[in-house]
Amino acid sequence: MVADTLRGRFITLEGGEGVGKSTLQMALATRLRDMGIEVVTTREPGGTPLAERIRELALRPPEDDAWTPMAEALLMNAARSDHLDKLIRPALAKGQWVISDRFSDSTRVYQSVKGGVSQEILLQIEASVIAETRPDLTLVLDAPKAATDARRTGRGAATDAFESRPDAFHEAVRSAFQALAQTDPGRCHLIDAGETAEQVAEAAWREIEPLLSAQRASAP
Ligand SMILES: Nc1ncnc2c1ncn2[C@@H]1O[C@H](COP(=O)(O)OP(=O)(O)O)[C@@H](O)[C@H]1O
Ligand SMILES: Cc1cn([C@H]2C[C@H](O)[C@@H](COP(=O)(O)OP(=O)(O)O)O2)c(=O)[nH]c1=O
Repeated sequence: MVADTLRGRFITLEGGEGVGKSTLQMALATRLRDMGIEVVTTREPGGTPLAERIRELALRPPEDDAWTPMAEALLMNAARSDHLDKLIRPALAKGQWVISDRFSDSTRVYQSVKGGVSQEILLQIEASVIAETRPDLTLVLDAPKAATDARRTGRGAATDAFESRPDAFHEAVRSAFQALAQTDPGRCHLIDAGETAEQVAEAAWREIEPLLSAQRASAP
C-alpha cells in the first residue's frame, strides 16, 4: 500500500443527470491546478479505453433489448475495475489528485433504484472491486428536477437509456443520493446544486480545503 504522505486525494462527484457534475469538475480542477497540484479528471462509467467501450455497451443497448439488472451492475463494476487499475490507482500513487464524475455511489443508487439486485450484493461487489481505494471526499450535487430539466434541455445532448426515464425515477435517484449522504457524513457532503455555478464551486471548495491542509500537514 502506498504511504498516505505520497498519495494524492481522490474526490468523486455524484448526483442526478444534468445536475452540474462536469461543470464543477472543471472548476475544481482549474483551481487545484492553479495551486500547482496535478489533477486527473475522469468519469464513470469510462475513464480508460476499455471502460469507455463498456460505457457504450451499458448505456446504449439496442432499442429492443435491455441489460438484466445484474448484468448492468457487473458491467459498471467491470468498467470500474479497469478504471481503478489503469488510471485511478496509478495517479494517486504518483501523488496526483483524481476527480471522478461519478464512481461507486452511482452504482449503489442507480442499480438499487432500478431494482433486481439487493443492496447487500451490490455492496459485496463494490468491496471486491474498489478494495482500499475509497474516495477521500464525495460531493453529492442535489437540486430539484425542474432545475436540472432546464439544464438538460439547454445542453442539447443526446439522451441515453438512463436519461429518457420518467420523472419518478429521477426523484427516486435524488432521494437515494440524499439518503446516502446522510449515512456516510464523514465522506459525503451534500451540495445545493440549484445555486449558480460559481456558488456551487465555492461550496464545494469549502469541503476540499480540509484535504489541502491534511496534505500540507503530512508533507515531509
Ligand atoms: N450551477 C449551474 N447553474 C446553471 N446551469 C448549470 C450549472 N451547472 C451546470 N450548468 C449547466 O447545466 C448543464 C448540465 O451541466 P453538467 O455539468 O454537464 O451536468 P452533469 O455533468 O451533472 O450531467 C450544462 O449546460 C451546464 O453548463
Ligand atoms: C457510474 C454509473 C453510472 N450510471 C448511470 C447514471 C447515468 O444515468 C448514466 C450516465 O452517466 P453520466 O453520463 O455521468 O450522466 P450525466 O452526465 O447525464 O449525469 O450512467 C449507473 O447506472 N451506474 C453507475 O455505476
